Amino acid sequence: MPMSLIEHFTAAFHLPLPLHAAPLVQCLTNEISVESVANALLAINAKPVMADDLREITGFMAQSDAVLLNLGHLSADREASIRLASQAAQAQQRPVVIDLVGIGASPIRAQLGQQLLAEKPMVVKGNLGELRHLVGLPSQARGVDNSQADSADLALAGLAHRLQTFAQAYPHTVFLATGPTDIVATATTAWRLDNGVAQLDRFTGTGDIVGALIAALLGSGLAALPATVLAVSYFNRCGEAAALLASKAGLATFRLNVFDQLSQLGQDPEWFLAVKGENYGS
Ligand SMILES: Nc1ncnc2c1ncn2[C@@H]1O[C@H](COP(=O)(O)OP(=O)(O)OP(=O)(O)O)[C@@H](O)[C@H]1O
Ligand SMILES: Cc1ncsc1CCO
Ligand SMILES: [Mg+2]
Repeated sequence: MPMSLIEHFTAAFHLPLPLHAAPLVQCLTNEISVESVANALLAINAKPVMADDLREITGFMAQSDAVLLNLGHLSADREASIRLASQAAQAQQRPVVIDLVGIGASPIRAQLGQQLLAEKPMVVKGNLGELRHLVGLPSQARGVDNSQADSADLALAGLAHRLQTFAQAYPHTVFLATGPTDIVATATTAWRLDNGVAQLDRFTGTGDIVGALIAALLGSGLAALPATVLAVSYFNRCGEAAALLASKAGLATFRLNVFDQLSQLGQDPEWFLAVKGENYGS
């Protein structure tokens, strides 16, 4: 019998949440969800810094434990800041998460994403449509949101396989594609993660938050694969718990419950027993 997801990542699932030693996470992200991202980091006892002025990036980098580079609201200035941060992180050996928001919709983002990939980020993420675009698979996704067709089982297995092949050229990078089912892949393995609720696609920035949580866990010393699996599984379990608590409420209440759960769910030492997922094999 192959090892289950929980057995395989048991050390990561036992990491105390909220975190004990707060990692400083430098976020160059988008104006749409920046406040949510900062508060999600605080909820798990990480320390967000959202500085993206070119003049400050290197200085903040020296104090940071991890870096999030999110392409969600690009401008010429933001692109220059993101490039400098990627280079500074490489020079100062800080772990980097890249969130490829909107790369399927904008050639400028796609080109920047390719350039950042060459600088050996630890984790590259996006939603299913964005990651399908990265590896050259077709997608019906529009703008920054997912399409239903990309989450069919066959499409997921195809993406998992293609990501593993794509990752051969990036052996130090973990790839994460989010959606109703999430795919986590490296050059040698791929997992599907099956937690979460549909409401997580109904307020903005949930993917952005997942990127920030991964960065916080990298900044706490976890390796890229367990950090990615833990961040997605924890966030999605928070979504499930929030939906249970807000079963008759609207989306604004659900959103607040997700933030409550981010700060509280980990206090249950068995929170991860309901984590679901499977290995696709190599
Ligand atoms: N229909 C769904 N069912 C279960 N979980 C979901 C669903 N949609 C999204 N999620 C979860 O929500 C989180 C964000 O995923 P999503 O793919 O919506 O990100 P995104 O499109 O990048 O979001 P955003 O652009 O708003 O930041 C992931 O943890 C994912 O597993
Ligand atoms: C709606 C939106 N547009 C660009 S970024 C963003 C938030 C989700 O990433
Ligand atoms: Mg996104």
